Order: sequence, then structure tokens, then C-alpha cells
Amino acid sequence: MNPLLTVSGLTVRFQLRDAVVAAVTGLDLTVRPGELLAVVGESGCGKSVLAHALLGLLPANAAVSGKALLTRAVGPPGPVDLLACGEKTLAREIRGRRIGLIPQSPATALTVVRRGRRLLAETLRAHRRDPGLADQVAREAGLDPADLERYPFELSGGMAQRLATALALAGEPPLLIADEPTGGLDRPLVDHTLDLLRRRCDDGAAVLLITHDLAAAERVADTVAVMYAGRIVEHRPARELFSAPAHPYSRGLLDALPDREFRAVAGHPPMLTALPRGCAFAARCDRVSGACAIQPAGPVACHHPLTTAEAPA
Ligand SMILES: Nc1ncnc2c1ncn2[C@@H]1O[C@H](COP(=O)(O)OP(=O)(O)OP(=O)(O)O)[C@@H](O)[C@H]1O
Ligand code: NI
Repeated sequence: MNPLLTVSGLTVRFQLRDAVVAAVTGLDLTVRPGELLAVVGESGCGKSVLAHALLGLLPANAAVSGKALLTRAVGPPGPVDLLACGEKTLAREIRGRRIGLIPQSPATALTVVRRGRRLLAETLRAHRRDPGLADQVAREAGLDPADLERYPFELSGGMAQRLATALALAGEPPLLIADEPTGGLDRPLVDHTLDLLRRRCDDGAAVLLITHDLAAAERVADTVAVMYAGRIVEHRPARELFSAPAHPYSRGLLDALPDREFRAVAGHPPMLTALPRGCAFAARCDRVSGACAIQPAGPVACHHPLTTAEAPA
């Protein structure tokens, strides 16, 4: 099936007073209808910046380049470039309609002083759906409809998370971007949320799941993109990545899982204001060589990828 979203060469720089933050660099990805793509990586690697760039939600000090082509439902033929179409198109056509966002910090996103029920009913109405569906959509998101009678500031972090999920589902967007949608949830609700995203895919939607929880990705993802220091370092079908990671960083992330070696990747990611010229992972990598002074390219961005024979047992 043709991709719904094709991102190529996405680069985001934040201008600070005396430095430039290289938050995302040369990022390529595609998401097809029915596909759940998980974007994983440590804190600060650029996952949320990727989501915000696609939705035109970056602050004024951001410079964005590249292309992000999204198939249109109606209107002029050909895809729309999310990075070039402008605020009016994003607000009218894209946000909530073509792309639903479950934000990473719903408690800060939900600043309005309206009860959940009114928020959800208004959102349903805005998408020409029956506002009477509020209870059903809340339940789908794992939220007790009784909690719709509360104001956002009366909600716990986990409840706000589920209300934000319900609001994102309300427009039935063909692409859902879920940025750490399981934050603040306990295990059964984590699984509920993941399974709900999976179901959306099985019904034909595309989902971009941003998470640092590898176990979550393993549970539901079709494909996984591993991000490190603003770049995708490995992008593979989930089954392959989890059985035989090729990038040493992917291997390190998998080793950190509780049911594997439970050993975190040693060291820290580099400063995004002072990235090395070559491989950004080299300083933490036990396979490093002189070749790593040159930026590696390809679907596995590594000069010394692991072979399947080196896969964890
Ligand atoms: N407005 C901004 N100005 C300068 N730097 C920024 C800005 N927004 C984000 N950054 C930087 O960009 C980098 C990527 O941030 P991002 O929020 O995408 O990380 P993340 O992968 O989502 O991490 P987390 O898992 O903690 O949510 C970080 O180093 C962050 O400090
Ligand atoms: Ni984030």
C-alpha cells in the first residue's frame, strides 16, 4: 500500500543565543495505512520535536527543512507538504482531522476551563460526529465516562492522558501520532492504550507511536525506527529488530529490557549543540573504529553492524 506519510530529510535546528541545537537531522520515514510505526530512543533524542514539526507546533526559534508529504482526503490532487503548507491549512485541514495528536504532557495541553464532557462533545461536533458518542469514545480511551464530569485540573495525570487520547480519537484521523501515550498509566491501562492503538491500525489508520518503552513497541509495532541524537539509526520491521538488532545502540536498548540483561546503555548521549562530525554513538560504542569518524548512512547507520549470528539468544 502507498504510504500515507512520507518524511524525507527532516531537519530541525533551534537557535539559542550562543548555540544551535541539532534536534533532528536528515530524518526519513514512511507510514502506511494499517501500519504502527514505533519511534524509540532515549530522552532528548528528538522524538517529540519530530511530532511537533509534522504538526507545525514548533516554537519560533526553530528552523525546519525537508519534506513531509501527507496524502489528502479531499481538495487539490497530490499530497500536502506539512512543512510548507502554512498555519491556515494545518489548522483547518490537518490537526485533529488528518492527524490526531496525543500530546506527551496532556496536563499542560489541557489548560481550558471546560469539563471533559463539553470538550469531547465540542470536538466530536467539530468533526461532524454525534456529540452523544462522548461516553463511547471515553470508554474506548480507557476513561470512565463519569470522569468526563470533571474539569481538566481535577484530573490525575493518568486521567488527563486518557482524556487527551479520547480527544485525539474523536476526529477518527487516518494518522494518529501518540507521543508517550502511556505516561502516568499503570500496567493494565498501558496495555489498554497500546491495544487501542493497535486496533486503530487494524481498522486502517496509521499510527506513529513515540515511546521510550521498548516493551510497548514490541507489543504492538509493525515497524520500529530507533532514534539517536536526532537521527534514525535503524529502521526495520519490529520482528527483525527485536530478534536481531543490527545497530549497537539498538542492541544496547534491548539489553536494557527487564526480561533481557536489564543493563542500561553505559554513558550519555552527546550534547546536541556540539555533535561530533562522525557517528554520534561512537563515544559509547564498544565496536568503534577509525571508520566511525565518518557519518554512517543507510537503513542501519553503522560502520560495524551486528550480524544475525551476534543476535541475543
Ligand atoms: N524550543 C527549544 N529550544 C531549544 N531546544 C529545544 C527546544 N525544544 C526541544 N529542544 C531540544 O531538542 C532535543 C530533543 O527534544 P525532544 O523533546 O524531541 O526529546 P524527546 O526524544 O521527545 O525526549 P523525551 O523522551 O524526554 O520526551 C532536546 O535536547 C531538547 O532540549
Ligand atoms: Ni518527548
